[in-house]
Amino acid sequence: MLNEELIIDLYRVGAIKFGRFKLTSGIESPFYIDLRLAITYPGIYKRLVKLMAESLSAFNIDVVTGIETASIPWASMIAYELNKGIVYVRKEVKEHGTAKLIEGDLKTGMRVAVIDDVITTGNSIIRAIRIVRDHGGDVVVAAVFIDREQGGLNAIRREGINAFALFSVIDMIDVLVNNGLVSNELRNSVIEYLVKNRVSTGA
Ligand SMILES: O=P(O)(O)OC[C@H]1O[C@H](OP(=O)(O)OP(=O)(O)O)[C@H](O)[C@@H]1O
Ligand SMILES: O=C(O)c1cc(=O)[nH]c(=O)[nH]1
Repeated sequence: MLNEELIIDLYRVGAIKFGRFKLTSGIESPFYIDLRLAITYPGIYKRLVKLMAESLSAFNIDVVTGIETASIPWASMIAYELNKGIVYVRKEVKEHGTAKLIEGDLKTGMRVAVIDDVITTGNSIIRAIRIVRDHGGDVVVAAVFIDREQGGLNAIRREGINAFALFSVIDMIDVLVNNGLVSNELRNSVIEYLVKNRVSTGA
């Protein structure tokens, strides 16, 4: 299966790691998805971008929104594939030059897809959605490549926005187990962690 090969390729370049990691939300995690590595490999990023562009084509968007930093190259490539423009949301207002929080020419009423690489709590995307809305954008969908299955997609849906992921982490780990790359014990420890670390509030 093509997606199975893609998941194995992601693992081989180190985009799926096991160990001890601190997440942006402060949560500790026994695994980390590092899609920042995947942007260096055309053979990998082209497949991911194509899958995402196909999934977004139903939403009739005008512009793709990236989030500083990891999502910006993805948003750019997806926008290119869809022949749409890109805007991106900064982590902080720039304190010189134009002092903006959103870069690009977002116009009132534009139909926006907000893109991120990975979702945990959903807080990064929800913040971006609110900023885009405050600037007049009509966010019609939020999309990520990988859902860590910790409640982030539902947190976005509670904001009244469609949200989807191309892959969920357990499906990915199952592919790795079935191909002898990861042990069943490791898979079970990830599931145990996920059950204990679901976030219900979001933002
Ligand atoms: O769903 P959340 O709990 O918000 O977590 C997911 C976010 O965390 C990571 O970004 P990070 O804050 O590490 O910044 P970066 O993109 O600059 O690497 C990732 O790229 C997502 O944006
Ligand atoms: O929640 C995060 O900060 C996070 C988790 C993850 O697996 N990958 C990532 O880039 N960020």
